[in-house]
Amino acid sequence: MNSVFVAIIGTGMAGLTAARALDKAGIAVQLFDKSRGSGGRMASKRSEIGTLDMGTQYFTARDRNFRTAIREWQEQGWVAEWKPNLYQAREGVLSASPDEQERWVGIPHTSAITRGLLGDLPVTFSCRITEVFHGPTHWTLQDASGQGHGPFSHVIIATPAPQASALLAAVPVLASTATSATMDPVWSVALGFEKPLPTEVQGCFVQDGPLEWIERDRGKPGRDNRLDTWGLQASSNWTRKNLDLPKEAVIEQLYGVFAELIGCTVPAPAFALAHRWLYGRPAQPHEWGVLGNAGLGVYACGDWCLSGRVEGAWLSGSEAARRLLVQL
Ligand SMILES: Cc1cc2nc3c(=O)[nH]c(=O)nc-3n(C[C@H](O)[C@H](O)[C@H](O)COP(=O)(O)OP(=O)(O)OC[C@H]3O[C@@H](n4cnc5c(N)ncnc54)[C@H](O)[C@@H]3O)c2cc1C
Ligand SMILES: NC(=O)C1=CN([C@@H]2O[C@H](COP(=O)(O)OP(=O)(O)OC[C@H]3O[C@@H](n4cnc5c(N)ncnc54)[C@H](O)[C@@H]3O)[C@@H](O)[C@H]2O)CC=C1
Repeated sequence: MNSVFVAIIGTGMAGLTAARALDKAGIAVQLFDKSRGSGGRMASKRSEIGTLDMGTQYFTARDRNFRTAIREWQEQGWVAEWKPNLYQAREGVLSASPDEQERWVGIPHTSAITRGLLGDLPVTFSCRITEVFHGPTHWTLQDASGQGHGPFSHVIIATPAPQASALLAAVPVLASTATSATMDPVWSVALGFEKPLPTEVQGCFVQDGPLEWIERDRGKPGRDNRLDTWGLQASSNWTRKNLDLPKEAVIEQLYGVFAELIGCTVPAPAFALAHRWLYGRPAQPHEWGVLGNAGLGVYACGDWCLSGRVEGAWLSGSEAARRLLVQL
């Protein structure tokens, strides 16, 4: 097989960024994702009160090229700047904590960005890839139902590190590097209140305790404000200790912490939802950019190769595509 045809496993920010860059260069790609839709940790979840962002809620941009990409997304109407009233909580004490940092959100939800990036690229959803084989001349993928996909000239694995290490079995050196990138779990809770809570807080960094970040959907550009919806993210420490707690108990405990912290009367929520991200965030940042074997034509990318943020995923996906293109 001489033609270039690239399989990309994962339709989060890293996989989609690589796919877009290759497509722009005229390279044929085929995306796969185990989920029913695109976005990974940037996917938004449908619920009875509307669409909720249970993963990424905002992101920042420090890299010049990433900032250029954001300007393009802004022109497409996928993102807008978010200027929240920021607070911090330390030892239970809430205080205003304004800053000058530029922060971006997807509109009307985070998933607008990854849906926009996916566009009409060829993708197979609900397809969990379980094995990636290298034959004498090409790559073949196998999914959980035993079906084969291919042949492909190259493969980009754009999944969280633990899933990438399993798929990198054909290249043990890369697999063992991916294995060393441990990822922490994160419990995420959404609470919806009938009446707006009497507080000015729109975002709050929590320095200690079970919660790490609290944010209010109201005030974000393009949001549906039927209920006053809040997002709570637990710290990795608390999540690890409470990994197998039933969702109802997670909601009850984090609601209690939130109600104590937010500094106003908090009624029982009219709506509550919990989501557990097993691979929420890399335990520490790395400077790999991308893992790859150019000779074999296989690359692994994702936030875990860099900063563990949306920007890191974008940079890693861009680098995977760049490395692949220079080898052609
Ligand atoms: C609760 C939470 C809050 C966050 N908040 C922020 C924030 O405020 N700012 C920020 O910058 N970042 C934030 N992040 C981090 C950010 O979401 C990630 O850095 C980024 O989305 C990672 O993108 P990715 O493409 O590397 O991986 P992912 O988004 O995880 O994409 C990987 C994809 O691979 C698919 N996949 C996995 N295994 C397989 C398989 N075997 N076969 C097929 N498909 C597979 C998955 O379904 C998924 O779609 C947050 C993350 C979480 C969980
Ligand atoms: N829960 C999860 O799974 C993940 C959460 N992530 C969070 O996503 C956010 C994105 O990080 P960046 O892009 O660097 O964003 P950022 O610059 O807004 O925040 C980075 C960190 O700096 C601190 N900080 C920033 N601004 C303030 C302020 N005004 N007052 C007090 N403390 C402040 C705070 O500790 C925060 O976590 C951070 O809050 C990460 O902790 C990132 C990845 C995963």
